[in-house]
Amino acid sequence: MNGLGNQIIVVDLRGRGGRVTTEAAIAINAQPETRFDQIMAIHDPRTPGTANYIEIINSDGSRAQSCGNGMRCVVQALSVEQGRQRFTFETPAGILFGEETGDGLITVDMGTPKFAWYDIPLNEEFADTRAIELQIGPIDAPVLHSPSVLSMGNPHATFWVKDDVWSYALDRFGPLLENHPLFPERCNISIAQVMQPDHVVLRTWERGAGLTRACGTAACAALVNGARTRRTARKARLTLPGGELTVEWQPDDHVTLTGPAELEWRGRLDPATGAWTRGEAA
Ligand SMILES: N[C@@H](CCC[C@H](N)C(=O)O)C(=O)O
Repeated sequence: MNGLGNQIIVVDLRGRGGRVTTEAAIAINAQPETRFDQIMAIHDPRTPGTANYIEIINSDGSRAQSCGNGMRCVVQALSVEQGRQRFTFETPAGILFGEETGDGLITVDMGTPKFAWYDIPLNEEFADTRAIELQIGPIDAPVLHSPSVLSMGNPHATFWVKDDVWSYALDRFGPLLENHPLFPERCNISIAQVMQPDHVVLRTWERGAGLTRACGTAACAALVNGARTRRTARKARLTLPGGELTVEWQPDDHVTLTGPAELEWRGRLDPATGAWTRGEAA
């Protein structure tokens, strides 16, 4: 599937058990036809009678706590299977809710942001995470500095720029910032330009996946960081390389993410080895 061009493999492990091993994830990603940004593995509920557990695996085999575009793909897949629109899931980031809204769009409640340095987490104490001391770039080139940082279940840094987001070599800075010693669990790195208080242009280097066409949690992080630094309203349209998402920081502190999800094709996958066969196209 894809969520705005974010390549997602939804793996159904309900009633089967097992898990997608790190080796299998790396093997799947090494094959051009099954290259992905995240695998979303749907498991049986961890406690009988509760919600299905969703495991999230990045293309480098690492595990992530949250994935907004992937959650929309899971909602879309289950909604086609079950003919209903509302779902509750357990994820490493907590309980999340998703709903197909009937116009080809899906809204996911991505939970609440966390701003404390130890929750993100950072390796150094910062009293205010709206603009932390961090700078990268040579003196004579566009410099990225003072990002706003937060956790949407996973760590995000939003660098605010006044000029075109495409004028920054995110492919070069991304891996350096992702692995900066300030971030003990690495970090998702975004560059954001505010066009209007309700419109932001965003590019993201994803932790564990690199440059992607869209990152849902990065869009949530950018909107919340924008609102708490008075750059944006609490609801905005975000233009990403893959298309548009709408994010709203609700009065109850929950962040909702709305956008499309698309089935590309189905197949059979051995989660232990990564061997797969392609079935029908959508
Ligand atoms: N594509 C995602 C984010 C996936 C997880 C991220 N790479 C991490 O390791 O935190 C999204 O749509 O949110």
